[in-house]
Amino acid sequence: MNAENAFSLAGKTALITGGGSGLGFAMASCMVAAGATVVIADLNEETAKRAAEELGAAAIPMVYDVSKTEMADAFVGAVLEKTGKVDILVNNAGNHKKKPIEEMTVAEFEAVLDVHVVGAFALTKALVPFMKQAGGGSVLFTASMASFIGTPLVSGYQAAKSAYLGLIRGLASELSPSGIRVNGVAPGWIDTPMLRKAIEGDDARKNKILGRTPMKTFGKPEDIGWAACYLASPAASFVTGHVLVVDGGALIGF
Ligand SMILES: NC(=O)c1ccc[n+]([C@@H]2O[C@H](COP(=O)([O-])OP(=O)(O)OC[C@H]3O[C@@H](n4cnc5c(N)ncnc54)[C@H](O)[C@@H]3O)[C@@H](O)[C@H]2O)c1
Ligand SMILES: O=C(O)[C@H](O)[C@@H](O)[C@H](O)[C@H](O)CO
Repeated sequence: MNAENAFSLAGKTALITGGGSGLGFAMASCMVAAGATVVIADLNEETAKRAAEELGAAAIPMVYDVSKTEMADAFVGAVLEKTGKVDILVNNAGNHKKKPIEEMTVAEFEAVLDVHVVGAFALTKALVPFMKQAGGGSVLFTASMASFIGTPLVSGYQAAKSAYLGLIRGLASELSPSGIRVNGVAPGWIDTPMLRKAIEGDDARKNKILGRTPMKTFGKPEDIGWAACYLASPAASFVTGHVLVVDGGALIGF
């Protein structure tokens, strides 16, 4: 196999939740560049449509709220009706609530887990029988620095992103015999609307983040897009249960 084929996603179909913005859009854009057809699933119809228009004929916009777990089977059915198959699922959709624990309500905590963990579980569960039938597939999760280190004021987010580590390892172990690989990308601090909103007006936090990132800059969404492409590609065919950290050195640096 030559290098081009090893990293190619030609003929593959990817389903990316939260694909309309930030990291999801970058993953969609990189996967289209690698030859894939991409379903951009997003909560927001306008966001999904605009993103798909930008990527051209290889991108299909669809509206889906991952927290509506009762809709997962019907949504997978609607996707398969359009594409015939899904080779790559990216559980990327995410929300964020930044508050001290005294102010964070149980409902707010649950709402974060409902999107990241319960929603991702439900969609993966709905798709796995079809991946098994097809002889395999690749499932990715967008993890985080919060999967590994403690960050303040985001207790729901911390719990959700840490839960991904267990889910990735457990599902990788369970689904390997069916040819389904399960991996994660753990971004450091990447310049997206979510990060901008989270640090808006908080220069102390911004400087603290950049201070602990040896490369002294926020990452670009494409840095995560290409990492996801690698994990989904034939080049990573023996990689499963792994979380690829893409963080400008933030985890290992000071
Ligand atoms: N930006 C970072 O620094 C960073 C770092 C680590 C992890 N992440 C993770 O990356 C993922 C994407 O974040 P981003 O920074 O690109 O944020 P973003 O806000 O730019 O994009 C998130 C997208 O997800 C969609 N979305 C939100 N809730 C949804 C739901 N219930 N169903 C379907 N779609 C939904 C939004 O409409 C939006 O288009 C999230 O899981 C986030 O936790 C981001
Ligand atoms: O202060 C922080 O460290 C940030 O607010 C983080 O919690 C990010 O928002 C998160 O990585 C998703 O972008």
